[in-house]
Amino acid sequence: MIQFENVTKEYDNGQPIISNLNLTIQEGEFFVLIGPSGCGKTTTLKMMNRLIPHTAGTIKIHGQEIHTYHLNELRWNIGYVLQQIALFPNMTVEENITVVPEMQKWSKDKMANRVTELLNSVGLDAESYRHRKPQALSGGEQQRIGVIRALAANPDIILMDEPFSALDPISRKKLQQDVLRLQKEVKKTIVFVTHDIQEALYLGDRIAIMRQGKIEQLGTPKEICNQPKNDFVKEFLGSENLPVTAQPMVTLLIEQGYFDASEALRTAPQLYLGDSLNELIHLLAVHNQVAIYDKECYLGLITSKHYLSYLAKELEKEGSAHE
Ligand SMILES: Nc1ncnc2c1ncn2[C@@H]1O[C@H](COP(=O)(O)OP(=O)(O)OP(=O)(O)O)[C@@H](O)[C@H]1O
Repeated sequence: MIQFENVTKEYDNGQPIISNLNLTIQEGEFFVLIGPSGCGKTTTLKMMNRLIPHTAGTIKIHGQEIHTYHLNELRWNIGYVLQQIALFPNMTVEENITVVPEMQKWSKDKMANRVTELLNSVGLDAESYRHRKPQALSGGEQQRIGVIRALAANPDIILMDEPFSALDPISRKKLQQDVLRLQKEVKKTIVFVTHDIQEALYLGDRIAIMRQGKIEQLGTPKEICNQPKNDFVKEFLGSENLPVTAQPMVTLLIEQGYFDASEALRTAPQLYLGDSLNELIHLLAVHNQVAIYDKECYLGLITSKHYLSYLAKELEKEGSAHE
């Protein structure tokens, strides 16, 4: 658990960058910090591992004030993934991943096994990747290594500062899925900074929307979308030109029985509730069925027949309403 109690951060000019921040992040939670540029997201993140010292208030991790931890102990227990791919260029993938285990004096065998396990967990073949240098990897692969490097020494908490913002949309989606799956498997607390509201809604168990060093709204994706607390939050959601997600339509289809909870065909494309409605329609135009997921949890399948039957019923209802 990470707790901020009345935390303030000021630089030399005395202007508070973060003012009286109160926040509790639960163990195992995927917590997203989002807000406009300069609102204090990175500052909030870096105060957790003491990369930036706070000016007033208390920050506790597992109930213990962060200043009472030995700095190495604190940092080793908190993985950190940055936007800029910060792999050491002269080191191999294996050496990059084992920087912290090396400092903790793990045995060679234990480190080698860990590297194999981690590379496999993000779909990279361990034997063909472990000896490569970072320049022999694509941007998406480098960022994957950045993520598993943060997991290497098995920290409880991972901080991620816009880790996927430099990636193309396909690599980004794939990495988002990997991170969600990894988090579920290894039950880490993840604090994730992003500018992208779609990414926040897709990944976050809870989202804090920040403005000028304060939290404007804190809630689940559903709470934030359904009950934006003020005009700023509404504008923030709206300003990103949010495409309509598939979730409301999928909910309707499930409620009205146009849905099948049995296993989808292995060839069926996957659709997540946070994906756009457009994507669902496009997939159904090409495939007979689509496998529906809520995050990484499989819900069931929707067929093109389900969707067309639903539309036919709606048109019928509309027709009779006009008679
Ligand atoms: N060393 C510093 N001295 C003075 N002000 C600083 C310093 N570092 C950051 N700031 C200011 O603190 C504010 C918050 O910065 P921070 O990097 O936390 O914002 P952010 O929300 O992460 O922004 P972005 O999304 O653009 O990365 C900004 O106005 C920034 O100019």
